[in-house]
Amino acid sequence: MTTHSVLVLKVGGALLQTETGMANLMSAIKDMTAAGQKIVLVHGGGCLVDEQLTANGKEIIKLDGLRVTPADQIGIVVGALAGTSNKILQAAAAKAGVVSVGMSLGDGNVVNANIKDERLGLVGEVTPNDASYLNFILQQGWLPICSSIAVSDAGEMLNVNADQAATALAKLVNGTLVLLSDVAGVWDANKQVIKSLNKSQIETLVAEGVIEKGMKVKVEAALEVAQWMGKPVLVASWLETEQLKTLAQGGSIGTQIQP
Ligand SMILES: Nc1ncnc2c1ncn2[C@@H]1O[C@H](COP(=O)(O)OP(=O)(O)O)[C@@H](O)[C@H]1O
Ligand SMILES: CC(=O)N[C@@H](CCC(=O)OP(=O)(O)O)C(=O)O
Repeated sequence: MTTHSVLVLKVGGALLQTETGMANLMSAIKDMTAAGQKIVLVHGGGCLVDEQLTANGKEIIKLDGLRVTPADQIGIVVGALAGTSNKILQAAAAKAGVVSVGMSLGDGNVVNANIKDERLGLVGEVTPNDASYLNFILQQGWLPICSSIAVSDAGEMLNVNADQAATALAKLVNGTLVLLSDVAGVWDANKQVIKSLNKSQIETLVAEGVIEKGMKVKVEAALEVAQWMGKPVLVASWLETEQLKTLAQGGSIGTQIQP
């Protein structure tokens, strides 16, 4: 008997600003769960973090798509991601009749977390650790909704890029990773979605500056998981209901990042 692998869905922050986007996603999640598919939802919330930092008079600095997070910003980042963003998604899940558990990377020893690079401040790098907590939630038929806030052994709260958070959880549960963003897939220089990309094609497009910023982080996270698992990772859109329907039916959407 073949068992469905766990689907690890990552959604970017822009989703949280559209009620219909969230309703469509939760409806697709409900259908997939009813069909027996286990799902872990990992979320970002970069735009909510930007809003809160600005409202508090703080500067927004990014290095290669990652937010520089000094000590005087981490509280705001944690509030926006593990608080507001996480609860907005739980509310959308509840509205769709999906029972969820709000969590973060700091819960149940799911990952190990360390400071990634001193220049980035309180930004974390995470590796998979213990799947028991996630498996427990999944066994109940509940939807884990996980923010990308981690806690280090030294007791630091760390801000983790949400694509990298999803990477660690996909490895942890040996799942199928789908990175859903506000674009239909990875674009070429003419903004046409590329159906499939391998390592050398990605390197060329990054060197040419065609893949940049948040998409560079995303594609590199996707490639790492594809190579780790020996199977493709999808970069697609939550904006397009048709894509979500295809995904719910087990089809391929967006750009396939090949191992
Ligand atoms: N080659 C590319 N293809 C698609 N999007 C790209 C590309 N290069 C840069 N981007 C930008 O990356 C964004 C997606 O990354 P990001 O904003 O981090 O998404 P999310 O918040 O959903 O994780 C797109 O909205 C687009 O503006
Ligand atoms: C270190 C780092 O960059 N953390 C991200 C975490 C949120 C995120 O990744 O959100 P999106 O998926 O919406 O981009 C940030 O602070 O914006």
